Amino acid sequence: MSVPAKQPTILETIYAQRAKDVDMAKSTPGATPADLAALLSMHVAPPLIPLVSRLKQSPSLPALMAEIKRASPSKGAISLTANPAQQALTYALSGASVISVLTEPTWFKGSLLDMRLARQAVDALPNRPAILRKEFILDEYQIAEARLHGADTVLLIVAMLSQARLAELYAYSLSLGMEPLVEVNNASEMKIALDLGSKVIGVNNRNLHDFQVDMGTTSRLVEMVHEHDVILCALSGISGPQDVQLYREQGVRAVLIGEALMRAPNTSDFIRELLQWSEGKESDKQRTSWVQATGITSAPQAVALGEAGVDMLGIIFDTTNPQHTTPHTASQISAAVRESRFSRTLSQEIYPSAPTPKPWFTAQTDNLMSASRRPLLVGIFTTHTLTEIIHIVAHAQLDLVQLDGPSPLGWINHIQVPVVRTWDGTSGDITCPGFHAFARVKELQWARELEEVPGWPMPFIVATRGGGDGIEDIVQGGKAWAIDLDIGAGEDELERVRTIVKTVKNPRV
Ligand SMILES: O=C(O)c1ccccc1NCC(=O)[C@H](O)[C@H](O)COP(=O)(O)O
Repeated sequence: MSVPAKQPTILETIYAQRAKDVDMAKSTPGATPADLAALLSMHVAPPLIPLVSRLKQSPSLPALMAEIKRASPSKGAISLTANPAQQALTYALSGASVISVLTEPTWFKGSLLDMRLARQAVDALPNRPAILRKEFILDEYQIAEARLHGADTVLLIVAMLSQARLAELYAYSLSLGMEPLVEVNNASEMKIALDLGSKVIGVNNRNLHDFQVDMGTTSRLVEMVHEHDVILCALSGISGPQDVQLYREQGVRAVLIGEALMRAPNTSDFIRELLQWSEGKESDKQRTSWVQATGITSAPQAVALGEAGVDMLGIIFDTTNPQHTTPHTASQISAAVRESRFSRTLSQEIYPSAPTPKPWFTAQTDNLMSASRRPLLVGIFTTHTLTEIIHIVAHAQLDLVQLDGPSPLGWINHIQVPVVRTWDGTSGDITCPGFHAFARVKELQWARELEEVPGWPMPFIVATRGGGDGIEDIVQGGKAWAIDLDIGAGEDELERVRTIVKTVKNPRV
């Protein structure tokens, strides 16, 4: 008696079709694997932006990954005639950090052209969203295609790949400069993603074998990433502000939304509602509560300052400065700080208020201040080249870069971490959004004079002179969100820093 064959699930069916599609594409003249390799080696692919830092620079928490989705196997047609360029631009201008474009043609009615048009529509925007190729990726060929057509990242679905294949595709994507979004649906898949070293993990609330959507899927896996430097994203089924709010409270850092956005009668209004943008409160506009200690030269000193309550540790790389540090020592400092970093539990304290439609610098500042692990490491550069900076950031695993010397505005697009720019009071417009995430001034006076946009004081890091004179003045001035102290080598330095931390964090009102 013959046993009836098991019906393939939708994921298996899509996989089989995509495998055939890829084979066909590979034999297309001009688009063979060798052709794509040649194009990649010519560096004709458009410039990338790094997914991790783009998500960290989101103006909202959680960051929005907005999807272009014409149709789906579970819902059929959603918005067949959508214009991907228009949709992408709307998403970008409404604050999306990532634009996910479904490129699968049979069930989702997407294409690489859709993704290319989405990229082109946002390409010239300052701090444009990252472009995600949302696909059923089973071959390096699709990743090469994605890169050449303007993606910054690709989706890798754990449920669809053997562990060995997943590792190969992950490595290949990294080799093209793209940190993938790795999708999981349960604890064992989450373990695989974590073991892989994935930095951006999406939990799909939709089971891709049977279409069931369970919004608790993400919530149940949040705990597993707590000890990892991972951006956790919730994918699928998100339809309103209550879903976003719940994930925000649970510490989810990004939400990927497709159908609800594609069906919204007014996309930008719906995004405002989803993310609970509201009017800025007075309390959002004035603060001084972070302390940066600059001139760190050893690991024990860094750890002690972290324990004293310092939020950012400045490491100087300019060799003409007596307080400078070599990249080698910086990586030792970095290892010690990462080991000792205190991790806050996720609570209202870290996610203090619903995000509001804040202007660029205020939003960057608020996001940084929600970092759950501190102190953060700031590499300070004056004369280094862009290549040297990128190399040192990677080697020493720095969290921020501070540019003290003159540097082209476009560097922010190539440096993988948020950039602080020091302003000398004259050069360029320090309040121009998109070219740096944070502004640092040496004179409180300059900070006092500038607003980011009318009604919003520009948030500055203000450097103090030598012994830290004027701190009370800076704190009371309310325009600085952080003060930057020079650290000396004296024995009583730690005590001095403790006192300053106390003054800054508990100002007299
Ligand atoms: O959406 C589907 O029906 C689907 C079925 C089988 C495999 C994948 C599927 N969707 C891909 C996605 O993961 C979603 O497009 C994405 O997470 C957005 O979901 P939603 O906000 O629910 O549209």
